Amino acid sequence: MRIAVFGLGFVGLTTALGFADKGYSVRGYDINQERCAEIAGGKVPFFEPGLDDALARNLGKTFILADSAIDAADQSDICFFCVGTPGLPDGSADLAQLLLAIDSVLETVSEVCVLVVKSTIPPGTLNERVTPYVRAKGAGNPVAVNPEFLREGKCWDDFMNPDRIVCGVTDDAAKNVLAELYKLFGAPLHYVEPNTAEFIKYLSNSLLAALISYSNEMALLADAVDGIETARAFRILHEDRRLAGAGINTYIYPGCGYGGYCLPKDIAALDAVALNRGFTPRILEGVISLNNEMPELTARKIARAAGEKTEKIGILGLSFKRGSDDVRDSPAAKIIGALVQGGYVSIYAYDPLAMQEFHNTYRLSITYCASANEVCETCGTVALVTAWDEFQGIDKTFPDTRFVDCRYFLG
Ligand SMILES: NC(=O)c1ccc[n+]([C@@H]2O[C@H](COP(=O)([O-])OP(=O)(O)OC[C@H]3O[C@@H](n4cnc5c(N)ncnc54)[C@H](O)[C@@H]3O)[C@@H](O)[C@H]2O)c1
Ligand SMILES: O=c1ccn([C@@H]2O[C@H](COP(=O)(O)OP(=O)(O)O[C@H]3O[C@H](CO)[C@@H](O)[C@H](O)[C@H]3O)[C@@H](O)[C@H]2O)c(=O)[nH]1
Repeated sequence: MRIAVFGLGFVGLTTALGFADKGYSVRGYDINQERCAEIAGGKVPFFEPGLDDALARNLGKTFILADSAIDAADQSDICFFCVGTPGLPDGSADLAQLLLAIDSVLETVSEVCVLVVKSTIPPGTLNERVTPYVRAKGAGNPVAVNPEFLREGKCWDDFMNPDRIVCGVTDDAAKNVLAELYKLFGAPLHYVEPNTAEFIKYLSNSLLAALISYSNEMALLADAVDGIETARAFRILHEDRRLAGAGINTYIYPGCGYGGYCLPKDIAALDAVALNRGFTPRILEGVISLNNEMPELTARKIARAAGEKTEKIGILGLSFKRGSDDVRDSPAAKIIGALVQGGYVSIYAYDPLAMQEFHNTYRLSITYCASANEVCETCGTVALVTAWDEFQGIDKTFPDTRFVDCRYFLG
């Protein structure tokens, strides 16, 4: 089976290398030439454990970097579209990259080649937007949706050992090709209607976001009452035998709001789907509005600890979560923005992986430090914004520093 993958970001590169590692012949293409050149040179363009080794094993063998979309699509049996689906100003998903990527292959692929959307698309999108688009171009190819559930920082492990594989299909042609492809993964394989497949993806991400916003609301409530040890209370909650040992527990824990490329835009897109169809989702809207407030509320907490506007404020952690160098929609950027807005201009920051990317993305006038220790030596008030393991115990090393533990992580 010959596979083409379009978009070689977190999802696409992982998908391409995952299938290549299973022995399939994969051709990958990304519109970003710089990204392609890096990958062709054997370098993974972002931090993702396991991908470097997979690239070294497969590059030039089962994984070939194509020169063009046409080159990738030529003679392929299945095309995976893993391009971005960012949010539009009204929250709905922007399908421009996806439709462009599909367009770039329609004249090349044979009519039996299965077109599979792996990008996250809201319920209704395949049936109402993608398939009609393909048909309007005169192509009769089978079209399917196969949402991806991997997490950044764990892309390789999550892709190679999935909990479940969900395929939204409307015909046997797509079903048979996907069955053949995924039989090597040993995970439950579900064939459902495309709308259901798309919905399952959003069920998952909106549950995670709801747990985080619920936890943040409870922590804010606890702050309003004297004497509650919030972190301890949550850890004791986790001892409930219905929760104990479940990986989900880390989401049932407060912090400074959810971020990253997926949760914020996906929850907004699901809300937009509901509103466009005349249904107002009360819980989802609460989840979003609390999350939108979290950076400002967190900045106020830091400002209360710092006091004078001349105080030097340290920020530990800039990526959206530990174990990742991704800074897209990172709470750190919004918190720093709110602090600067509030008149705090002496800000010193450190992150073990994400400083360069953070600087390139946000261009904030802050001072980057070489280590967490340097931040703590320089600043009277230090906010822990991303829970990197190496920050554990830093409050003990600097007992005279005022720490604001935005992730309830220290101690
Ligand atoms: N990042 C995650 O953890 C994750 C997990 C599951 C699902 N998703 C979803 O998967 C999709 C991709 O996410 P990502 O994080 O991999 O994005 P990304 O930004 O890392 O990668 C997307 C890539 O697509 C490329 N691209 C855009 N248009 C193209 C075209 N016409 N042809 C070829 N390449 C093109 C871009 O240059 C970019 O490299 C999104 O819909 C996202 O919601 C992401
Ligand atoms: O234990 C955790 C893990 C994450 N977070 C926060 O939750 C947000 C999202 O984190 P995470 O879920 O690990 O991020 P992603 O890598 O973006 O993965 C999410 O989004 C992907 C894209 O849709 C899905 O595929 C994944 O299943 C889903 O977990 C971040 O702000 C984290 O700080 C926590 O508070 N506690």
